[in-house]
Amino acid sequence: MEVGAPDYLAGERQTAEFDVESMKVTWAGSRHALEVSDRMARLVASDPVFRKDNRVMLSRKELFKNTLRKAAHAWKRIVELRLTEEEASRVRFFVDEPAFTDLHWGMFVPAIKGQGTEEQQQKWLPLAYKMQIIGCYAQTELGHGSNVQGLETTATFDPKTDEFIIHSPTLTSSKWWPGGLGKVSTHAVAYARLIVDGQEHGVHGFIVQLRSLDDHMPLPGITVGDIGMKFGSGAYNSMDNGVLRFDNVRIPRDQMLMRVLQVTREGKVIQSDVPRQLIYGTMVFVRQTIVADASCALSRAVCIATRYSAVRRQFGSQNGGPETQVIDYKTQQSRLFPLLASAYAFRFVSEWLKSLYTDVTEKLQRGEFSTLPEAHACTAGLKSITTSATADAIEECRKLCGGHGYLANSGLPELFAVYVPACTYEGDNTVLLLQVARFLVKTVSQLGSGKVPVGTTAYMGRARHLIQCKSNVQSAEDWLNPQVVVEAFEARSLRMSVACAENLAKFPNPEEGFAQLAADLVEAAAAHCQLIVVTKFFEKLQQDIPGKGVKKQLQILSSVYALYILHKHLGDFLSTGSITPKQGALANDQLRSLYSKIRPNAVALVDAFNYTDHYLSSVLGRYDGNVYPTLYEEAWKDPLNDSVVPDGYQEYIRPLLKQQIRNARL
Ligand SMILES: CCC/C=C/C(=O)SCCNC(=O)CCNC(=O)[C@H](O)C(C)(C)COP(=O)([O-])OP(=O)([O-])OC[C@H]1O[C@@H](n2cnc3c(N)ncnc32)[C@H](O)[C@@H]1OP(=O)([O-])[O-]
Ligand SMILES: Cc1cc2nc3c(=O)[nH]c(=O)nc-3n(C[C@H](O)[C@H](O)[C@H](O)COP(=O)(O)OP(=O)(O)OC[C@H]3O[C@@H](n4cnc5c(N)ncnc54)[C@H](O)[C@@H]3O)c2cc1C
Repeated sequence: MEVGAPDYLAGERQTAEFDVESMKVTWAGSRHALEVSDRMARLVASDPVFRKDNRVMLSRKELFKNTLRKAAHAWKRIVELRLTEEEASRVRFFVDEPAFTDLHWGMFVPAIKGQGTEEQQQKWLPLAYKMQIIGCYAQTELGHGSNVQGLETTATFDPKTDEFIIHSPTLTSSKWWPGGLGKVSTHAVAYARLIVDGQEHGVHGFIVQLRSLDDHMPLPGITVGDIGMKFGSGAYNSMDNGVLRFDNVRIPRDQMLMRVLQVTREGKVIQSDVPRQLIYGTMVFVRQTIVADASCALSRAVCIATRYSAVRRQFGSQNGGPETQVIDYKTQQSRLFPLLASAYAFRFVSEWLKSLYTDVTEKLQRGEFSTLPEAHACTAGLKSITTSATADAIEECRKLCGGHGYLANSGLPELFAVYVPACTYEGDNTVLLLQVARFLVKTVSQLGSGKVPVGTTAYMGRARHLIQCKSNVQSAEDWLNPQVVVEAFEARSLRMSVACAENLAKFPNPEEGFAQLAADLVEAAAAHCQLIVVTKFFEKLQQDIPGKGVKKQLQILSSVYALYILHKHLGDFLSTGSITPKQGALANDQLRSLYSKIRPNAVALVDAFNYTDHYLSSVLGRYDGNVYPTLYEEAWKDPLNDSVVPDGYQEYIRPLLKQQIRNARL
């Protein structure tokens, strides 16, 4: 906000009962992270090249060229200012435009790091780090996305020339969707079925050069292009999602990523002790980052809706005084505050997931693979539930802003359009929950064998207690006790998984049973993942959290998140007998009273996200709350208002009006 400019939300900020600066540190993860983030946000916001208010007005070609310009400019600034990796990634975050760089840094580089041998990393990573090559992640095909084992592209070893021949045998084997592929990438990590001496060895990654490094023309045998416009204006259309076909393209043998499996000069296939699932490692890495992205997208939408709900007034004027702020309506609070709590919940669970991922990666380096299944289940499940909740929440925030939420300059329509594919990419959310369900059913089936469940399924080790325990909640206050809440969530989750396992046992063929019970399995998986989010929020509160009133606010938010989920899924809690209807009603009473506690802190709680007006790009979410004059000014900037009488008047409006006058005369 400019110095001296009026702050229409100042009154809201004065009622805050906690230290916002300390909350900013907690949200960012550390003082250092906040400082870096703040500096990079300002760097981007102050640079006119990174302007984005006109994005939805641009044609696809203009938008795309502008994205290239921004990416090149960002890179120039990163090099000139000698920014660290952490700073550079914050710059890309605040530039806030889907671009080929997301896939280069987010998937191409991690794929080489995770699946390449030391030698391969030494050869390719320096080129990628300097952007002397630009890469994408080409896995999905026209005919197969979710079913990775069903990919059709082939990589056949030719021992005569020591090469692989990469080929697209059918139309459906065309690579389809990879971001950055359509118009930019010079290289891809392409996934293909490995064939050696007529034998198939599953799907593996291959580094394939697609375009000339001199004139950007596709290399011989490569057909490549963009797959076309996507959902919404602006939005994800800045990305060149691409189509790619290989016509017997030859690459040197050492361009197969060989950490999991090696093919020797003689054509011998050597399986290392690394599990084959490590081929999926890049997806696991990205799913983990997507949980953090969910908290960003959700907090952004909630920030807009909260500030605007405090500015907007409807009804309730007394004696000619101001009308009621819509944020004071209990219905507005019951729709908005759980989303605010969810933003914080997703933030903290993503912090935990990142540490789990780091730990698992270190173990993998040491050749320990036992924690891989849990890492897969946690990343898949949390990716699924947080992205689904966030996509729904952005749309809810649009509705919370009434009619003005539908204007492009509210920032919400484009945010929704950019965000919703997160429910699909990196694994369709239902497909991923089914993976979690497999993991849970397996854990339940091993309970009698003496194998003690660990990590996020440790609670299943207390199955005997959880299967018959009764919640002892007797008052609304009791629902503020984290142990009481966690036990209800554990009982619900365990009982749902056990019920699925029991029903599965009735089928002679387990796979048939799994297919028939898939809808129940998905619900059991979601219940388990919600338990993780609730538990990790409460665990966060065990840490030392400095700053006046900060911990208190987080306690309120953690209870709101847990009780909101309980209220939303009351059917599960009741049908599993985890709580009684009376206890369900008490939880709802507690939730109502918690909303009143959030109310005076709501605007400060979204200020703690520390988003600049540039990043939010929303007239409704402006820091100063000066909404109406800005909406009014912005309307006049629309190209339709360039002329008072629109183009087309003479051809289409005038003849109509004249005809009506003639008819009237008749
Ligand atoms: C910015 C946006 C950019 C977007 C980019 C993209 O979208 S890129 C494209 C993104 N595309 C997608 O996301 C595609 C989504 N599809 C997939 O990831 C896979 O096809 C699948 C996981 C659905 C099935 O795979 P499958 O048929 O090979 O497996 P299966 O079901 O027969 O299970 C066999 C065993 O493997 C285990 N296991 C499985 N995965 C992992 C893992 N990652 N780690 C560890 N373990 C794993 C599983 O638990 C099971 O263990 P069990 O019980 O034997 O002990
Ligand atoms: C914006 C965007 C960017 C992308 N970027 C990339 C990229 O960079 N690189 C890349 O390789 N790919 C990329 N993708 C592809 C993406 O990873 C796939 O679209 C995704 O994995 C889903 O696969 P699918 O399209 O085959 O969906 P499908 O599997 O065909 O899903 C269709 C429906 O079938 C259901 N379904 C499928 N299988 C099952 C099952 N076993 N049981 C029950 N229901 C099932 C799903 O739930 C869904 O409702 C991108 C996609 C998008 C939208």
